Amino acid sequence: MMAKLFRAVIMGPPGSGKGTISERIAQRFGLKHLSSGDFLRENIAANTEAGVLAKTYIERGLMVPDHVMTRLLLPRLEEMTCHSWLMDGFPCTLAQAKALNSTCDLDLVISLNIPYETLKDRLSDRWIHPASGRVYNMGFNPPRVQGRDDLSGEPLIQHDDDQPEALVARLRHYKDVAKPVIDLYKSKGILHMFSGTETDRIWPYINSLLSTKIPSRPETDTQHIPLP
Ligand SMILES: Nc1ccn([C@H]2C[C@H](O)[C@@H](COP(=O)(O)OP(=O)(O)OP(=O)(O)O)O2)c(=O)n1
Ligand SMILES: Nc1nc2c(ncn2[C@@H]2O[C@H](COP(=O)(O)OP(=O)(O)O)[C@@H](O)[C@H]2O)c(=O)[nH]1
Repeated sequence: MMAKLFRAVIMGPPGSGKGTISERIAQRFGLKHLSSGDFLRENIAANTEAGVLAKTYIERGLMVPDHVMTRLLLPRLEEMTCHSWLMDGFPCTLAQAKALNSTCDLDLVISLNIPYETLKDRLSDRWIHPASGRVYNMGFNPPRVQGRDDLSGEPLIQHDDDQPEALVARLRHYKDVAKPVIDLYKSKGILHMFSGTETDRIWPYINSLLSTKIPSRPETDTQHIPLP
């Protein structure tokens, strides 16, 4: 276990590479990758009270309200007393950021700044294994067998809201709600912004930044660890 616990958040518009980069960080530095989207999907699948509520919003293409998100996630984060973690997809709004702030002190926030055209191209080509959250891209990281998850062999799916028609609205919404969150983390001096069109070119900068803050660990198999 690491001597000092490390808590980080990764932010960025849909398709900016949060999931992809989180997996690399988890593998290199041994942080747990916590994905709010995966956690929501697990709660929906398990029919928990909050999951049932969240589903009514997600089905309509709406964001889950702040009080539902915080009720779902904060108790889980509080339980993680002896793990370093990287949170992906939360906080989304200023209210969520303030609630998180009252629970724990973040060490670092990564914000990804990726041009619209790049997001559009990536997302129209994004394929997902719903059960695990594993993400593929037909050009960037294709599955070994077309249309099938590498580990389970199960079919991959695409989300309707990854198509260009839905993307403009999702992006506009992201910009509106993320701005005050980014400003908050900037004012705390923990925000690190990375811009570019390729994850492989951004990654070395993130890697060097984190190397100054946490020891890297020997290469191991990557693990996607949802919230407990
Ligand atoms: N703080 C959050 C995080 C997620 N969600 C909702 C929006 C999505 O419809 C759903 C799934 O979350 P994901 O992060 O997995 O969503 P996507 O994969 O669509 O997002 P991205 O494209 O950014 O990866 O949960 C939410 O309302 N509030
Ligand atoms: N072409 C290309 N695709 C990428 C790159 N980085 C990530 N992707 C793919 O783009 C899509 C969105 O990435 P993801 O990590 O899911 O982004 P998130 O929505 O921010 O979590 C996925 O299909 C990834 O495989 C890249 O540098 N180039």
